[in-house]
Amino acid sequence: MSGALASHARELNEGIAALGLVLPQETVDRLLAFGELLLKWNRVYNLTALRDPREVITHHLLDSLAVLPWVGDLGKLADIGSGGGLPGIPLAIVRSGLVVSSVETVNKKATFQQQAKIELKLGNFSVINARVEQVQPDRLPGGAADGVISRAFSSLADFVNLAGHLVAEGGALYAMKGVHPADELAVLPAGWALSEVHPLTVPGLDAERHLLIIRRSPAGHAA
Ligand SMILES: C[S@@+](CC[C@H](N)C(=O)[O-])C[C@H]1O[C@@H](n2cnc3c(N)ncnc32)[C@H](O)[C@@H]1O
Repeated sequence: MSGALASHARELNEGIAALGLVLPQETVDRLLAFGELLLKWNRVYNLTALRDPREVITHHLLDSLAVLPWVGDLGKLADIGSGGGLPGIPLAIVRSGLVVSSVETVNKKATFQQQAKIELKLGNFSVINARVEQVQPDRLPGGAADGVISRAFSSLADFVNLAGHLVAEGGALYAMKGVHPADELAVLPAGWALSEVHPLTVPGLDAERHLLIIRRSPAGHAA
């Protein structure tokens, strides 16, 4: 490949290995191609604050892939407030069996994601250009999602209140956070409870990362 990310391909390969993933070269190339699209469209559409190609590898691609052990085999995953398609598009690229739907309210960002879907031939990825609170489960492919994920979207309480209705029975919300958000956990809406917390190590990224898994509490089922 010849774009801005070409000189960082090795860093992506090393990061993928550090995450314990083994991916075909074709899949790695598609991740790089997505990174190139982000950088290219960012000049016009302001999709992400990151401009440095190396940071696209670490903060976007590898950070998205770090949650794979918990969401990679879920079946149906909805990515809320996905911006430039993160983490949804990298996850859809590396797990063709995962049905990923992305919900993004800003038209130009949703348009970018649709363009990326076409250029990368992502048959397991779809975009809904809407506010998540106005999206009913039947708009997602196959209905309510097994996992509803977000990164840098909102507080945990808002995530539950705005997107909790999209979680299938037995499913969960997956919140990608920086430092452990104890203050946000203290005000989780009734009917939902923290199920798991996983500290994440993202290769090349020197910052705290956590994945929080939130499920309906027994009281939530009774309500
Ligand atoms: C800070 S960005 C994060 C983008 C991406 N998840 C990432 O990590 O790079 C938050 C995104 O949420 C979108 N957003 C905010 N409120 C929303 C809502 N109610 N429904 C859908 N998308 C929303 C914004 O347009 C924005 O693209």
